[in-house]
Amino acid sequence: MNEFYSSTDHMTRLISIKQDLSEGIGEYVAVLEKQMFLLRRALLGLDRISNHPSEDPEKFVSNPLTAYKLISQLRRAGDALEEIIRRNISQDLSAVESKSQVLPADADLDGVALAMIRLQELYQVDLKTMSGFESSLALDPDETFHIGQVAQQNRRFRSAALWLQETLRKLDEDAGSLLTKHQVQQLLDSVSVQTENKPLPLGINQSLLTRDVEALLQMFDADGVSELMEELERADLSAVINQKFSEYQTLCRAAGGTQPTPLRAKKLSCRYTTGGGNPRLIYAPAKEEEEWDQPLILRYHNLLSEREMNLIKQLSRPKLDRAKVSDPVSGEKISTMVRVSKSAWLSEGESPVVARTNQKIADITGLDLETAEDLQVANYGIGGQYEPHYDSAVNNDSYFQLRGGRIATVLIYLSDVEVGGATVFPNVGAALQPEKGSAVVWFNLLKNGSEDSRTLHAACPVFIGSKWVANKWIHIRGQEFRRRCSLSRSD
Ligand SMILES: O=C(O)CCC(=O)C(=O)O
Ligand SMILES: [Fe+2]
Repeated sequence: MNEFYSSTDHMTRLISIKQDLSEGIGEYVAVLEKQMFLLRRALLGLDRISNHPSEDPEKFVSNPLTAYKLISQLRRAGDALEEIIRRNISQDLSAVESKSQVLPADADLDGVALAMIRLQELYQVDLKTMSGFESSLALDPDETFHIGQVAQQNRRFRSAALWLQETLRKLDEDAGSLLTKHQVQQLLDSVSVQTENKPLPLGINQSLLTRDVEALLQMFDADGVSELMEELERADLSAVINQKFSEYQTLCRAAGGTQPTPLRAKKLSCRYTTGGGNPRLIYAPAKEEEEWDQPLILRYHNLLSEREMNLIKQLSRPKLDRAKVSDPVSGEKISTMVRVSKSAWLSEGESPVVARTNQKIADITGLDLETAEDLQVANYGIGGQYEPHYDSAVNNDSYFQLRGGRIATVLIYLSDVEVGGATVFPNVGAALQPEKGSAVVWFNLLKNGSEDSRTLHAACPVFIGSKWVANKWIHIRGQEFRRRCSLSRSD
């Protein structure tokens, strides 16, 4: 199944698909219009000749002018029909149809609708702005109605009401819709009822019983959680969940530039480092900057060159596939709104550029990459995000048994992002802006091997722009004598 919206790279294919389709439909319309013209002309010609000439039909047809006209118009109508039958437009139609094989599916439209809902809520954009004002791309009532429906289906009732009200407003101005105000009002009424009487998502009761905050966090979009407050309050979990979400939202909003940043002034420190005398860094020292102190998050500027980044994207493109997360209830890998992106794995042997990247990662971290995972490249989609999570992956999986948890994360930004898309740490208030070519590094595990709760992090929804990153997850095994002193200050 082709899904476009979850990767901006894949979205670009829609431009040529659109062009092909509009050419195809244009050609088909020209054929239909020609046929329409022939038929109309024939019909008009026939109608001009009276059906009830005079009392004397013979006299009527014996007039040479009338005779000529009658025969000529009948011939013309016959030719028109013949031409249409001969042309067999079903063939023209199948030519158009073959161009529409790769059109986006309903799921794509719903995905983008949900992205618009999320972006509007999170970045608090005025709905008129979000729906395009009066521009040539302004949404029509059917489109805003669809977004309202998607909001309702996803239990985001407050947004549903907003989009439906906008639809009513648009219907006042737009006569070109088959939608009736009554239909819109009906859904609007049911949204108000549902707000009071909402069905709960599957698996929630179990997570409430086991007080599994992580599972609960995964179950909701940031806004959806407000619908659940009653249940959370009963389980005495509302404070913790609320805080996690609101910190995340506040940080994303601030990092998106729509509000003054609440970040405490960073003790900026920047230096050139040779990684304690690493020969590869002596002549080309890394530009290291301290982004955050507790936990320690370091950024390395200009780690990769433009050329290296292009090569990495090139290698990933054919492999990009929807990123999945583990279902908190079943443990199965599923694709959800928690993570809207496509990703690909690149192994060291695949290309020298991957090996070179891994070497650079080893150099800056001073860690052994023997047990590290392959490089994971991700391209985010429309409203693309990854909600708060830990990378540590401390679990009983045989893969992790062997390697131990993910001791460190190296996150390389392969693009800048125009608006949105920051990497935020809600438990400590850190927000990292994507900066093309730079890498950020932090330890997920404390020295005793347990998860460092300060490293909860998220990728904020991309508002405008295409976001590419590469992740390298480094595991415990092999680092026994390696953990770098500067990084280990985070304990
Ligand atoms: O893209 C980002 O900013 C963070 C990505 C991330 O946290 C992950 O893929 O685990
Ligand atoms: Fe992560």
